[in-house]
Formats: sequence, structure tokens, C-alpha cells
Amino acid sequence: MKNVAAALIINGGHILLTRRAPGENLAGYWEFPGGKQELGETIQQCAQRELEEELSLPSIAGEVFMESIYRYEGGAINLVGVLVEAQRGPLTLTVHDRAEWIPISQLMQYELAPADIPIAEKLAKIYG
Ligand SMILES: Nc1nc2c([nH]c(=O)n2[C@@H]2O[C@H](COP(=O)(O)OP(=O)(O)OP(=O)(O)O)[C@@H](O)[C@H]2O)c(=O)[nH]1
Repeated sequence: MKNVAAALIINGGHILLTRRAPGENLAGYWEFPGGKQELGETIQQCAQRELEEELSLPSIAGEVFMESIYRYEGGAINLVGVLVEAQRGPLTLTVHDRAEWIPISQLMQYELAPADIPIAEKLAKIYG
């Protein structure tokens, strides 16, 4: 099963969400930025690499917050929510069509990728 890093970047009660662009898998759904873990990297290195690739965002990844296994038609993924430190600043979108810092209390109002929902629920309970 593939591990996918989901970067959980919390800043002043807000969290960064990105929206998958038209034409992509799960287009239009909001997700935590991240992507598939590559051979030889830790899940933290994966989160940092993906943030750099997708948003040109320097970051420091820390602890795993929660894992969520989800079975899509194309196969199962283990979505690994990793707590990440990054500054709020300009973002360069390369694969998403939107990126927003949203209040954690509003997380459940967004149309999230299904694998993200258990992680979002736990975030809302703890930080919302
Ligand atoms: N990045 C990210 N992917 C997610 C989340 N939730 C979720 O189900 N996924 C799924 O996990 C997979 C991650 O693939 P990706 O396309 O973002 O990652 P990648 O850049 O490494 O993949 P690629 O090079 O094959 O395109 C996709 O199937 C995506 O739909 C999430 O919160 N963040």
C-alpha cells in the first residue's frame, strides 16, 4: 500500500488547504498538500519535498498526527498526516488551483478528499 504524506500546517488557529486542479484525480476536492512517499525517504522528507515542489514552501516536518487508510478504485493509500512548521507567506501554485489558510473550526465545511475526513475530524476536535 502506498504511503501519502499530508502536511498539516497549523498557524494561529488556521490550517493550509489546497484544491486539486481540474483534470486531476479527485479534481475540485480540497486536501492537505503532500504526495506519495518515494523509496528511501522518510514521511517527513516526503512532506517537505512535496511542499517545495507544489508550493515552493520551505518547511520543517515533525511528528505524525494520524494515519488514515482509504480504498479508492485504483488501490488503497495510507494517508499519513504529518505536523509541519512553515511560515505564512506567498505560495506558488503548480499543481493546485487554489490554496487557502482556513480556520480549523471551518475545516469540516470544505469538500475534502474522502481519505482526509478522519484526519480533519480529529484536527477539528483538538484544535477547532
Ligand atoms: N497530496 C495529497 N494526496 C491525497 C490526499 N488525500 C488523498 O486521498 N490523496 C490521494 O493520494 C494520492 C497522492 O498523489 P499525488 O498526485 O498528490 O502525489 P504525487 O505528486 O506524489 O503523485 P504523482 O507523481 O503520481 O502525480 C492521490 O491519489 C490523491 O488523490 C491529501 O490530503 N493530500
